[in-house]
Amino acid sequence: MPNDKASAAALRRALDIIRDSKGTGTLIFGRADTPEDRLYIGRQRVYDEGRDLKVISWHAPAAAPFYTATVDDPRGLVLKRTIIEEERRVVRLIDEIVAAASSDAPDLTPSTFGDALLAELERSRDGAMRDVIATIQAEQYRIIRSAAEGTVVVQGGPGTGKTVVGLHRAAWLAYNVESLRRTGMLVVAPTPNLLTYISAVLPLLGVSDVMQIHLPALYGGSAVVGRVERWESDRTKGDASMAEVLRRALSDRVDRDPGDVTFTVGADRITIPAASMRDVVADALSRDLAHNDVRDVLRQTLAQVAHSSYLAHQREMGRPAVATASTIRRLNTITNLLDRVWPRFTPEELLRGLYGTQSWLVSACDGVLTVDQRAALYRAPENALSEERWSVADIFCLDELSHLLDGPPVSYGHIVVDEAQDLSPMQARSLSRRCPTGSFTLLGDLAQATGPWVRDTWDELLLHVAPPSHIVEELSIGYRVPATTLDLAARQLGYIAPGLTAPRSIRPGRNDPSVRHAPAEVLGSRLAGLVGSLLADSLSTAVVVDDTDFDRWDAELTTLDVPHGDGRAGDFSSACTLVPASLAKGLEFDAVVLVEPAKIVESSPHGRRVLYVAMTRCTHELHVLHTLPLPSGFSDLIDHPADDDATSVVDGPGWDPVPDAAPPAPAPDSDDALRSRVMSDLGRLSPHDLTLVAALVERLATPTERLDHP
Ligand SMILES: Nc1ncnc2c1ncn2[C@@H]1O[C@H](COP(=O)(O)OP(=O)(O)OP(=O)(O)O)[C@@H](O)[C@H]1O
Repeated sequence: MPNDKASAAALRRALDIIRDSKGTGTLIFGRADTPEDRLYIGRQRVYDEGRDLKVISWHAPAAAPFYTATVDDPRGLVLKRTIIEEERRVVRLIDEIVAAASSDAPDLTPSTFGDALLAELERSRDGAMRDVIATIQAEQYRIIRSAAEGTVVVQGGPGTGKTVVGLHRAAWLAYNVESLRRTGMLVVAPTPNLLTYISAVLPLLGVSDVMQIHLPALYGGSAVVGRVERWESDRTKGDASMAEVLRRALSDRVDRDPGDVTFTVGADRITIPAASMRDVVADALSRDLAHNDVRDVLRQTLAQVAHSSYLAHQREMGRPAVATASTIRRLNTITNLLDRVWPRFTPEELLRGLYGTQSWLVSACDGVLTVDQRAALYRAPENALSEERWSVADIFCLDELSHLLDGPPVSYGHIVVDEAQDLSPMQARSLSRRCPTGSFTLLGDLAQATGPWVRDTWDELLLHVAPPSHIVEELSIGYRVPATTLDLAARQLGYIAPGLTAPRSIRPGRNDPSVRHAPAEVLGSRLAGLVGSLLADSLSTAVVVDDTDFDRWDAELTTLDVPHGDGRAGDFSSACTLVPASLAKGLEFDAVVLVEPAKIVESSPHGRRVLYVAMTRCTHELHVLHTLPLPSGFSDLIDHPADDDATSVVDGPGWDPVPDAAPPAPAPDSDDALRSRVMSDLGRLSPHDLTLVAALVERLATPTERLDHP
């Protein structure tokens, strides 16, 4: 059971949301009419006083037409209406399908398909992912509802909704698959940052019993993560051959031929001959049990053999046998013998010993790893003990050892894994052990793999996850990144994953991306000015910098009086967050300012992939600030390094030069304007709908409303 800080924080956050959301949240968000029937769709079922079902829950099969109907294929619906509520007030009604036959909406012109989605996408981001139950799209809905058996891989470009699909699928399965309530479900995010970002969604969906953790927390041991190692070490430790190395390392610690064993009982010296000892150890080795469990069995067997030898000895000497088998089992000699023949280890003890002992490494790695790979494992003993820190790759070696030493971990009926493209084979094995049925949802984008494990297909990873069957589903529509920004980012795809196509963005975006040069001495002030104007536009903003520059920018932003959260520490509570490029994955902000893309490209073997990820984090605006020459993919941009005020602009087809100043944002509705808009929307409701809205308003105003939880 993970007991780390990030998991505890995620749990606390979930509990807060559940507690605070009592009686709030969008109770009803959809309506689907057929000629015969009218269904209201909400977060959960709602009954009236007469126990009549008034609102069905979104995960009920009956809600399917609401999600799958389109103008071209209305699936029997004559009205599909989305009710948008903010802070307990209905602020907008969006009708996407309105048939002439729909008697109560005679004055309405059907709006363009997707208006509800676009309205949802326009909402500002606040550092926490939200649920999207009111606007799930047909291609997403199909994946959310796919069968729990086997593994579903969800491949999709940045912002195609993989994470929301995975989370809604978890909620859907939790509601619809009875057996999963017993066997449990797990959601795994790659980092504490991403866990913090996504952890509100399931509680918002009313799901409180799905465990959410970050990947290294799968291992419940005492090891502290905090070591960053060379690429080669991570790669070697993450490879599946490491499992064989560890198996051998443990096997090397078993003494298969301990020789004659002599012990004393009272005044008698008894010997167990070497051949008997070999048989005892061979019997232990043949058992299909974890190493530390075998030791208990071995203690029994040894005690029996020792007792038999003692009885034979006493018979031979013509003396009475006074010691019982249990007396012999407790003899120090037996414990010492066990420590020599079959020592008990914790995973940390064993791995620490292995890394620090050249001869042991040589024997365990022989024929499995190359000499260089073996050298990457060696850790000088002085680095090993106090203040010990382990790398993430080490954690999965410890997890493998924990399995060999103490047997299988706690398992789950279904596991959802976010950013699965980065999993090492050893991490995949660790997940596989936790879900013996192979029922996984793996969410990822092969183009966004940035660690040591970059793949062209999902096949190799699936070998290690080993599900009984799998399907790969693709998401193709981009919901996050505006089209012109996605076009600019997609230029990187040609370098990193030529086989993949960028998603088709449905987001127009406010502005095209801007690329600005600034001499080194004014880069900071330019950054501060840009961030200031984005914040003045109420855009949540991330400043993404190369990891090695993080501390410098942290200090400089503080000096320049730009309040900002520390994205490295997972603090997303400020309007502006400083984010190291390597931790930007999976996150989302209204605006992103990317500083020195060339540095990001050069910083790691897959720097260009890190850049692609960083460029695809914004929902509205991407700004690039640079002093160094731009990396390829920006080569047709006009650059004026000598000119202080220069603005690099995109010169290719697809968008126009970027103006220096963003156009003013539309003024938010005043309360009065909002009220009159709602009143006018209400005026278009049928009498039946009005009754329902009146009941809804009454219920929202009364905290003790009676909800029937599914
Ligand atoms: N059907 C939808 N309705 C409303 N918003 C949606 C929908 N699908 C996705 N989104 C929004 O699009 C954004 C991107 O979604 P998400 O983070 O799940 O994408 P992703 O594919 O996991 O991205 P990445 O590859 O960067 O990890 C989020 O803000 C999400 O809420």
